[in-house]
Amino acid sequence: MRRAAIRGVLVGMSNAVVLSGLRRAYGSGQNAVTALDGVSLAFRAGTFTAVMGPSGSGKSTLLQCAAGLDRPDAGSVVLDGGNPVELTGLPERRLTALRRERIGFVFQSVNLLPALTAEQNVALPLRLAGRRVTRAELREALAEVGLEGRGGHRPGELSGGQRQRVAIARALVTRPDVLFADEPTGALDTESGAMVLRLMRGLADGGQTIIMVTHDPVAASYADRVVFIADGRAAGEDHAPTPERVAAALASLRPKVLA
Ligand SMILES: Nc1ncnc2c1ncn2[C@@H]1O[C@H](COP(=O)(O)OP(=O)(O)OP(=O)(O)O)[C@@H](O)[C@H]1O
Repeated sequence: MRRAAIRGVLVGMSNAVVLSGLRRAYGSGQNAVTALDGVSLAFRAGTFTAVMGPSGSGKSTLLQCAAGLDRPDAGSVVLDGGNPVELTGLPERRLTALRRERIGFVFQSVNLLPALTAEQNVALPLRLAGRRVTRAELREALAEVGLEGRGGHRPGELSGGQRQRVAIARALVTRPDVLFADEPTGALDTESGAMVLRLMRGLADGGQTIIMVTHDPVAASYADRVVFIADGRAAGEDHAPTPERVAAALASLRPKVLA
C-alpha cells in the first residue's frame, strides 16, 4: 500500500514525465560546464508547462534529456502514459523507436521538407514508423491545427505561423504522450505566435501534455504552470502565471552581472 502510494507520486497515472536527479555536464577539466545539476520535476498528464530561466541556465538541455534526444550523466527520465518506461539506459535503437512513437518535438526552426506538401510533411513520421496513413487522417491532423484546405500547399506557400502549425500537426500525428516544444514561437511575429500558443493551450485543454521552453513571459502565461531553472537547478514554480508575475520572477533569477 505504502509502496503503491510512493510509486503513485513518482510515476503514477497522473504524471506523463518524471525527471529525477538529472545531471548533465559538457566538456571536461577546466572547460567543464554543468548544464544540469540535479533537477527533479514531475509533469502531470494533460497539463501545459513552460520552462523558463536565464540564458545558459540549462532549459534546452533539460528538454533534450527529457525527450530522449540527449543522455543525462546521472538521474532518470520516466515517461508514463499508462505504460511507464525509463529512457535513461535504453539502447539507441529502442530510444529511437520510442521517440518516434511516444514523443513529439517542435523547434524554433520549423524544419519542414520544402519539396513536400503540408500533408506529406505530416505523414512523414508515420511513414518512417512503417505505418499506413490515409488522406482522411492527414486532413484531420491539419484540421486540428486550423489548416483545413492547406494540405496541398508546400512550406514556401505558407506563412511562418502556418508552417509552425504544420510542424505541430506532424509532431502530434503519432498521438505522442508528450509534446516538447523549444521556443516554438521564437521566430514568429506576435500575432502568429499568439495563434500557435492558443493552439497549444487548446491541445492541452483536450488532454495533450505539453512542455515548452520559452524566453517570453507572455508565451509562458498560456501555460498551467511555469517552472524556473537557474544554474542547472529547479528554482521555483508559478501555478497561476501572468506575464507580469513571470517577468518579475525571471528578473529575480538573472545573474547579478546582467541585472
Ligand atoms: N553541446 C554543448 N557543449 C558544451 N556546452 C554546452 C553544450 N550545450 C549546452 N552547453 C552549455 O550548457 C549550459 C546550458 O545550456 P542550455 O542550452 O541548456 O541553456 P538554455 O537555458 O537553454 O540557454 P538559452 O536560453 O541561451 O538557450 C550553457 O552554459 C551552455 O553553454
